[in-house]
Amino acid sequence: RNTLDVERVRADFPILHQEIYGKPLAYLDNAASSQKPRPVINAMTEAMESYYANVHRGVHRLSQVSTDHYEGARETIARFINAPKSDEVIFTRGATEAINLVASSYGRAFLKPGQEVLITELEHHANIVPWQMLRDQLGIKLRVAPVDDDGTLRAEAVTELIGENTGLVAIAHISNALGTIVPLQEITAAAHAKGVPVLVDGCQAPPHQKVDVQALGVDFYAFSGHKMYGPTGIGVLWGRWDLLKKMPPYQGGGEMIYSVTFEKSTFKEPPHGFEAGTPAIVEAIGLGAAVDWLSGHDLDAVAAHEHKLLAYATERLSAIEGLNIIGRAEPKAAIVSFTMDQAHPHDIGTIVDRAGVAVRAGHHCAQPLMERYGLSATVRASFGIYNTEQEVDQLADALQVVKELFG
Ligand SMILES: Cc1ncc(COP(=O)(O)O)c(CNc2co[nH]c2=O)c1O
Repeated sequence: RNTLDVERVRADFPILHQEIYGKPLAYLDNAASSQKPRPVINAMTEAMESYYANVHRGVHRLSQVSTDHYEGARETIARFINAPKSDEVIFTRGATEAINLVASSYGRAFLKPGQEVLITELEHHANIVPWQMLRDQLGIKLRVAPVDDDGTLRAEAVTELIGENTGLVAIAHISNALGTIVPLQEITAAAHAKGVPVLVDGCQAPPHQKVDVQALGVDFYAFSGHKMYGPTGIGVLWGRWDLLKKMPPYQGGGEMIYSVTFEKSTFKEPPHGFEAGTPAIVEAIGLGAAVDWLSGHDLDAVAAHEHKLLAYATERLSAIEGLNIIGRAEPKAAIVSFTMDQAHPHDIGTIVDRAGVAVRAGHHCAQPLMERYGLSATVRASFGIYNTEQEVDQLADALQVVKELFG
């Protein structure tokens, strides 16, 4: 297996080579958002400097070139997730909008009052609130599958709740708060055996491991560009063609129509039928460049590198008396959530920041999950392709200072 040349990777990220309060930046907040490599920055700058124009209907050269790059990004992303066709890749603002699109379009058209949407305790608010809104508008019900004390989500904890009343399973691929990797194939097979479609909140997966929507067998897969070394303002909903084809539009406006009269309008097929208004052209091109950049690395080597960092961080943090790691599921993505007996997460985050270390302190938009563990917040260190063991040491040493200050 190839090993990752982390120093060569880091050379692609201008932002990493700076000091924070006189200390080298250790950016360990990748589950919130990742940094951007030079090829992504260059691709977006080049678009704005040399060929930018609005897409699709322009007859002039710049519009045609811009359209080619925009639709080319869609094809690049389709290949990256092994989608059967690029028309199944819908650009959204991010995972949150992608999930809202399914709730609003598929949910309102195909879920019936009294039917259940099955989610889990691991979910991010983006995969809870849209279903609560649909419940309040449509009268569907929400069911929640439990996680274990160690953050494991057992497939049977989900599959045993799939019944004749289940209209949709909506589930995270990886928990952003605990790092738990969900056994999607097993859950999806059980859901499909009962004719129930599966939406995956895949936000935390594409930067860390190969995502193959056909191998997973799922029906919808949502993710955000900014988590996977791409820009904000762009994300993807991938859906199976036979489902997208029958779903009503999500938003109305230009681009998504064939014709409009005051009496009625005719709508385009997916993906454009779900992309009302001028799209995030430069951002989509940036996401395509991020996928090209990521695809230039051996994703297995990336996963192995991040797993090594996870193991080292777990070892170093477990050695700190009074530090409690929350979530020890196996397998787990490179995310370490923890509390310390004597210090509040926000104090911990503030102190380690003074040591140049960027972590997240809070509920991570997973308040129900925090509540399930009797917590209001944790500190979360989350690793990416460019992080190093030296940065783990920088975090651990700063936490030792917290221990001495508050211990
Ligand atoms: C699992 C998961 N789902 C959905 C979202 C929403 O993505 P967005 O639409 O791009 O915002 C996030 C973002 N998670 C985080 C954002 O900030 N800290 C986080 O952990 C996430 O981690």
